[in-house]
Amino acid sequence: MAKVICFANQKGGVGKTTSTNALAMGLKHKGYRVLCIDFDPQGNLSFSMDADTEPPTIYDVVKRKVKCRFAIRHTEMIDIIPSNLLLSSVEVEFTGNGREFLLKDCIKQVSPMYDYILIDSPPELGVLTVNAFTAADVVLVPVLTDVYSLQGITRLYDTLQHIKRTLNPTLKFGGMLLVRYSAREELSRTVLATAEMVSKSLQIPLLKTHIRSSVMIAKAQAMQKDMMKIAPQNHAVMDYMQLTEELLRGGL
Ligand SMILES: Nc1ncnc2c1ncn2[C@@H]1O[C@H](COP(=O)(O)OP(=O)(O)OP(=O)(O)O)[C@@H](O)[C@H]1O
Repeated sequence: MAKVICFANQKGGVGKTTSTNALAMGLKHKGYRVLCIDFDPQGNLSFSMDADTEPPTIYDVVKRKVKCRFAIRHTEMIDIIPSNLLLSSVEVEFTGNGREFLLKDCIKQVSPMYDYILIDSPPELGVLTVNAFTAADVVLVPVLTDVYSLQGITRLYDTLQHIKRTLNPTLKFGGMLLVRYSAREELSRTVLATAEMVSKSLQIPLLKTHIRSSVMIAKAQAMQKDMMKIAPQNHAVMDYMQLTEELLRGGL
């Protein structure tokens, strides 16, 4: 069965999509069978991996209009189930008991076909993110090295603890990942020091690898290309390769 990894943070623009994309490519280059699930109605992961967002998408899968495997796109980069804006209506369309298990139930069907399933989640702690937490084995939390980055981490932690108690007892907080880190910038160093304190007090890991900033990251996404293929020597891309190795060494 595949290990399910979810990137989450209720803050927007912190690197969830980018990190999902990069770790997926890192794992693929290591020879693993990887499926990405775009569970963010913005559909940015689908775009960056060159998947069309016409139906069937993950929305049709959770609505049980189509079986999970028939929504998989086999792009040049990866296997991915795309999403589009319709996914946001899940919040109002599903109100009954068991709505937290929609994604987990879908994933079960394709889990034996992959080693890893990576989920990109939206910037909120609503029903979509709760579904992602319920389906996941591990949650990774990208944290942007800016002044507001660690605000809300306690709330995210509390939500994860709640999901662990009620819906998914084996869920693991895999760690916080500093994104757009620059050792030369004082703000980055301050955020790192705060993240270390948060990590100690909440007993959640802070990943050793920090991802530096590079325009190549956005460029590869805009070009819908595998950053590890088009710019393997780029410093931020190398950081993501190192992250892949750190996570694998840690038993991912
Ligand atoms: N290491 C990096 N260096 C430079 N730009 C980056 C880096 N990581 C992410 N970005 C850029 O920052 C922006 C936000 O990143 P991303 O879309 O991954 O965040 P997100 O958390 O998924 O956003 P949302 O909450 O809207 O889903 C994107 O334009 C992306 O290309």
